[in-house]
Amino acid sequence: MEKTPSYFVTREAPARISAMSRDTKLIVVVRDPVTRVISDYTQTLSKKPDIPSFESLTFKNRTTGLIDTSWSAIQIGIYAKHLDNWLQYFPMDQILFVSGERLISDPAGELGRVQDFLGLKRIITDKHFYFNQTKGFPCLKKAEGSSKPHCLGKTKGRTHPNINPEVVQRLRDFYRPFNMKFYQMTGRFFGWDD
Ligand SMILES: Nc1ncnc2c1ncn2[C@@H]1O[C@H](COP(=O)(O)OS(=O)(=O)O)[C@@H](OP(=O)(O)O)[C@H]1O
Repeated sequence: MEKTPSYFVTREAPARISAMSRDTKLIVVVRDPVTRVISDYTQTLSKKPDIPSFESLTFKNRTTGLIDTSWSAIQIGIYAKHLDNWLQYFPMDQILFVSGERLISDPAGELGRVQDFLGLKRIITDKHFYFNQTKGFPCLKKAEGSSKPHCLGKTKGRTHPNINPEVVQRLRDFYRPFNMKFYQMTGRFFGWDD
């Protein structure tokens, strides 16, 4: 097993992975692209506090509302476009899309889908998780090889800055058609659009 989020959006990755093994099973966690871009910005901001504001990176032209699609954080959320690239090399039944939202609200359910996809017995179930009120996320009751509970680290589940609701709405409008295409392609409704 090998993982990195950037594979999904790297043009050359499908050809290279297919050349290595055409039977590779691919698992991608996707979340609402609007929350994703804010999360991406939050992560960069935590490393480089001097970066421009979210708004100024989002728009090519603030007056017309033209989104700057050359900003990589915006590009990454156009899932249908990236999936198109993968489908040139892999059939849809070799790719599993995990809902980032469900992974938080129902981790065992989402991991059930992962285990089925991998042809594994459903070993990980509800009894492995508890909701940690302080962290605000599900955590493992016992970490592997330990008897202690385990939550993901501080860099997972950062507080996002408040973004102007108008900007959020503009991003929602921008992503909607791409999301619709993505739902059609995957046969799963992720529920990101109001
Ligand atoms: N159980 C649990 N605990 C903590 N965080 C959880 C969990 N499940 C999913 N998430 C979401 O994972 C997001 C961070 O994952 P990333 O892939 O963006 O992290 S990273 O880029 O590899 O650092 C992180 O995004 P942010 O909330 O934007 O920080 C979380 O929303």
